[in-house]
Amino acid sequence: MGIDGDAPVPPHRRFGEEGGRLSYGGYLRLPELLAQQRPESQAPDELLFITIHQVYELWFKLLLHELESARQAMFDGELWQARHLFKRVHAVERVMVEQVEVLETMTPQDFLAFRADLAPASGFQSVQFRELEFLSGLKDERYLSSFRNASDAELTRLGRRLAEPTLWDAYLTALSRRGLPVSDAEIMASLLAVARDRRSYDDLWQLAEDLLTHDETAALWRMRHVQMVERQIGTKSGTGGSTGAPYLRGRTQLHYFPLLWELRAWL
Ligand code: HEM
Ligand SMILES: N[C@@H](CC(=O)c1ccccc1NC=O)C(=O)O
Repeated sequence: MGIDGDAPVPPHRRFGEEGGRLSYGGYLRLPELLAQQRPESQAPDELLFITIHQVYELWFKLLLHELESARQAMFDGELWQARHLFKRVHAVERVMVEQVEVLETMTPQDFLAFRADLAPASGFQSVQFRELEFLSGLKDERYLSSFRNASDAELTRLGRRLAEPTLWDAYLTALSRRGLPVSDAEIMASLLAVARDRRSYDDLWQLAEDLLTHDETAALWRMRHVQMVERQIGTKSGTGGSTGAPYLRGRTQLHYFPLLWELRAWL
C-alpha cells in the first residue's frame, strides 16, 4: 500500500550514473561491431550486401542459442518452455524471410559491379547456417567438404553438431516421457495418438506444430532466397561452384521433420 493508504504503489528504483561503468556503445561493443563492414570494392551497394549478410549471421547465432535451449527443455519435459522459445524462433524466422526484400532493392547491374570480387566465397560456406540444419535434423556430412577454408574452431563446431542430438531426438524423448513408444515401427502410431487425443496430449500436439512451423519457415526462406537469386543472376552458376538456382530449387523440397508432414496423410 502507498503512504496515503489506498492506491498500491509498485516498488521502483531510479537509475542514475551507477558509477558510469556501462555506456550504450560500450555495452553493445559498437566500435568493434561497426568496424566490421569492409567492402572489397568501390561499388556503392557492397555495404548493403555485407550488412545484410552480417545481420543474417547474427540472427543465425540467436536461433542456434534459442533452439539449443528449446531442445534442452524438450529433453527435460518442460514443454511450456520449449513452446515459449519456439514463438521467438518463429518471429525471427519471419523477419529473416521479410529481410530478403531489403537486398532486392539492389539491381543486378549494381551487384555485377562487385560480384566477381566475391568468388569463390558463397553462402555455401556459412557455418552457422549448416549448424542450424544439423541441429534441426538435416545432417548431410557431404557439406563438411565445402568448408575447405573454415577454421579449426568452425570445423569442431560442425563436427559437434553432427554428433549431438537433433530437435527431433528431443521431441521423441518428450513423447516417450509421456509413455508413447518412439521406435521406427511405432512412431507414426504415437504421432497419430497425439493428434487424435488432444484432451490428453495437446501440449505435445502444439509442440509438434511448433516444429512444423520452424520447418515450414526455413523452407520459405529457401524459396525466397532462390527467387532473389534468379532475380540477381538468372541462370548463371554460383560463386560457390554450384549450378546456382537449379541447385537451390532442389533444396526447397527439404524437410527437417518428414514424419510430421507424412502424418497429414494418415489423419
Ligand atoms: C544477391 C544476393 C544473393 C545471391 C545472388 C545468392 C546466390 C547464391 C547461390 C548461387 C548459392 C548456391 C551456392 C553457390 O554456388 O554459390 C547460394 C547459397 C547460399 N546462400 Fe546465397 N545468395 C544471395 C544472398 C544471400 C543472403 C543474403 C544470404 C543470407 C545469409 C545467403 C545465404 C546463402 C546460404 C546459406 C546458401 C547455402 C544454401 C544451401 O546450401 O542450401 N545468400 N546463394
Ligand atoms: N553465391 C552468390 C554470391 C553471394 O551471394 C555470396 C557471396 C559471398 C558471401 C555470401 C554470399 N551470399 C550468398 O550466397 C553468387 O553466385 O552470386
